Amino acid sequence: MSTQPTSLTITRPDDWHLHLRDGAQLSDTVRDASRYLGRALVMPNLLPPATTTELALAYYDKITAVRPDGSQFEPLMSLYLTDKTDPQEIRRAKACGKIVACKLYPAGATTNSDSGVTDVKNIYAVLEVMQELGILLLVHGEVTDANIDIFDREKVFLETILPNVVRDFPDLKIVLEHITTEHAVKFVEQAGDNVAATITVHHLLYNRNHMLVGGIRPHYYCLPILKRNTHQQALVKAATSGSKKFFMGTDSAPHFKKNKETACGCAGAYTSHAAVELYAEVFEEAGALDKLEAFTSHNGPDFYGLPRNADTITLVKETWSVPATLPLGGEELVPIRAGETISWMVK
Ligand SMILES: NC(=O)N[C@@H](CC(=O)O)C(=O)O
Ligand SMILES: [Zn+2]
Ligand SMILES: [Zn+2]
Repeated sequence: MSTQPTSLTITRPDDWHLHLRDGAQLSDTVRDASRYLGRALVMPNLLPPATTTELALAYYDKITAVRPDGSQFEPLMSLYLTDKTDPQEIRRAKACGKIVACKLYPAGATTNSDSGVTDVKNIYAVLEVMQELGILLLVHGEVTDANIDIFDREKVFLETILPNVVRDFPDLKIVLEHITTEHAVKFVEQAGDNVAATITVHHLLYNRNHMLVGGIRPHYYCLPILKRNTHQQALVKAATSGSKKFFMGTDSAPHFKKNKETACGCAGAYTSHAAVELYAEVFEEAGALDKLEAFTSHNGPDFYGLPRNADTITLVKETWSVPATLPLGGEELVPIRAGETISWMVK
């Protein structure tokens, strides 16, 4: 058994799927994100959503305004696609230089997605311009039909919706976000080089048993929902495989404690307080710490056609305790591993 390192210096990582929220929550989420990330792809599902270049740029300014002093953290912005998105908006987005992607939320699929897209055909003219200009399409890959079991919504999306988009836009770069199933791993592996995926750390650490056995744990509830252990194992295999198609996207999605610990709780798990530290646990457990840097720091910028960060961070094998709650806009949030420990620390 090869001894695993107790210290690891890697290229500074980026988070390619991050919810920073807005208003009073922003300073708390940006503080966590700025700890060591070079960049983050900031999700646009605000209320109201960032559907235009103007709104996305205003959001960029609000994020950078609360960045800790001296922080180099760089938000990369995205537009929230709707049935009415104007294809010309994509040209404005490209021209502004801060917007690198558009997010497809199937209407009703997840948090703040009600104004999302009801039929992908409605955005085909937009996808044409995105393909022409090299703006990426980021996809929440779930169907929303009420009669489809929540555990099957990703699989059905991959059988019925995504194949048509991949077929009709062969040069559009597509990121299947927060994949949760072996079906998604296979889909991405078998698709062309223009298709990649982000994998969250909570979908690598946990499966639905952790959420449901012995009592229901609302802080593990997110969308797409945690699946059975065989899917979790397929995700770990993909993330640690060295494939360039898979990279870090935490989908860290803060919700107030009071909106999680309730009869009908919100979907979202918060990991931005310890993202790379938790990924290091997963990769160490898989005996694949040598594959961590590509996943957290190379594959994402390479796929986006952006430079890798020029500097490094160092992780050390030291255990630390996670607080029971973290501040969120004057209220409380319960992070993943709240009240427990994490065995890696960023120096
Ligand atoms: N993942 C989640 O469970 N929730 C995200 C939205 C999303 O990424 O689907 C959120 O913004 O709360
Ligand atoms: Zn999503
Ligand atoms: Zn998300």
